[in-house]
Amino acid sequence: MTESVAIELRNISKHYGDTLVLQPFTLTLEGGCRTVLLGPSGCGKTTLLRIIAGLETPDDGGRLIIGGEDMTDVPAEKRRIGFMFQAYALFPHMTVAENVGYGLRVRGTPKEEINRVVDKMLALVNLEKYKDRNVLALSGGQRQRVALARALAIKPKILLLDEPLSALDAQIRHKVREELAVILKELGITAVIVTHDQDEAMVLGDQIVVMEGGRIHQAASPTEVWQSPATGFVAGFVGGSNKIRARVAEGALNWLGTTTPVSSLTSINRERAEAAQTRRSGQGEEHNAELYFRPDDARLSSAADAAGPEVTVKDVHFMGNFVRVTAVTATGGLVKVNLPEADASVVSGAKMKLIVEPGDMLVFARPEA
Ligand SMILES: Nc1ncnc2c1ncn2[C@@H]1O[C@H](COP(=O)(O)OP(=O)(O)OP(=O)(O)O)[C@@H](O)[C@H]1O
Repeated sequence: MTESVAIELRNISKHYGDTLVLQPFTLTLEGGCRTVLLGPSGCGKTTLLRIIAGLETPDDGGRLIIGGEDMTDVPAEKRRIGFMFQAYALFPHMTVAENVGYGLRVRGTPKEEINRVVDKMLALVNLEKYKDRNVLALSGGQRQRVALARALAIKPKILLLDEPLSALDAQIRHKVREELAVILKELGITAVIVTHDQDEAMVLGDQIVVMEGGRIHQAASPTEVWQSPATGFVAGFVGGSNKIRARVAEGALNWLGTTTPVSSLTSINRERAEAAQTRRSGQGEEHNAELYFRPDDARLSSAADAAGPEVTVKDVHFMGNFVRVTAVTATGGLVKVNLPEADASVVSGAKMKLIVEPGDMLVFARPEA
C-alpha cells in the first residue's frame, strides 16, 4: 500500500501566448483515488497532467498542493511522481528488468535493493517470467505492463498515465484495462489517467473529470456522470446521446413537433427546463432548450396511435447484442436508436414513431451563443 496524497488544484489556468487552453478552475483529487480526465482531443487533458507533473507551470495565481504541501514551484524531478506516457517510451536495448530498475539506478539505489524492487514490481504486473527478455520481444500489452512496473518502481506518491492503453488494439485493450484497474486499486495510489474513451474512464476512474475546450464540465463519480450529466456536453459525450433542439413554453417541452409536459420530467430536468423557459421567454419560436436522450433509451413504434415524432429509418446494423438504427427526423437530423433485438418492421425507408419516456429525457437550457 502506498502512502496516499491528495492533489489540490487551486485557481489553475493556462495560457499558451494569447490562447487560453485551461479555463480557471479549482478541484481536489482525493488521495488514493483514481481520477480520469476525459474529453475530446485538444480539450486540455495533457496540459493539466503536465501541470501536475511539473512539466508546465500554471498561470500566475494558480497553486498546486500535493499532500498538503505547495508544490507549484517545486521542479518535476523533486515531486515523486511516476509517469506513463502514450508510447510507453521503454528503452529498446534493455531487458524487462533493466527497464523496470532504471529509475532506481539513476537514483543510485544499491543493486540488491533494485533487484528486490524489480522482482516485486514484475510480480505485481505478472511478468516474472519475462524478466530477462528484451522489451522488443514482448506484446503490446506486456510492454504496457513493463511501463507500469517501471513507473511504480520509484515508489511514486502519484502516478500519471497519459492514454496508457492507446497503443493496444481493441481486444487486448479491454483485458489490460481491467488488469490496470485492479492493480491501481490494490496499490491505493493517487492516480490521474488521461483518456478520450468513455468506457475506459468508467472502468478506471473513481472520479471522472469531463473536459471540453479547456473547461471542466463535471467532476464526479462514474455513476453520477452517467445518471446526472451536468451539462449538455457531458450528456452528449458520455453515452453518445442524441441531441435535439427544443423549446420550453407554457409548461411543455416541444421537440420535433411533439409535446412533453415539463411536469413529467425528472426533477433536475424539470428545473432546467423551467429555467430555460424563464431565461428565454418571449423570444418567439426560438429554441431555448436542448433535449438529449441515449440511443438505449429510445424505441421505434409502427403503431398508429403511438405518441412521438415521425422518423424515417435510414440504416439498420446488427451489432451482436443489440441492433443499431439510424433514423432521419422531419427536420433532416439523424437520431440513433439501439434496439435490444431485431424487429422485422424496422427496415430502411420505414416511417416510424420515435418514443422516448419523459423519465429518460435530459433537458438543458440552450447555451448562450
Ligand atoms: N506547447 C504548446 N504551445 C501552444 N499550444 C499548445 C501547446 N501544447 C498544447 N497546446 C494546445 O493546447 C490545447 C490543449 O492541448 P492538450 O494536449 O492539453 O489536449 P489533450 O486534451 O490532451 O489532447 P489529445 O487528446 O489530443 O492529446 C490544444 O489546443 C493544443 O493545440
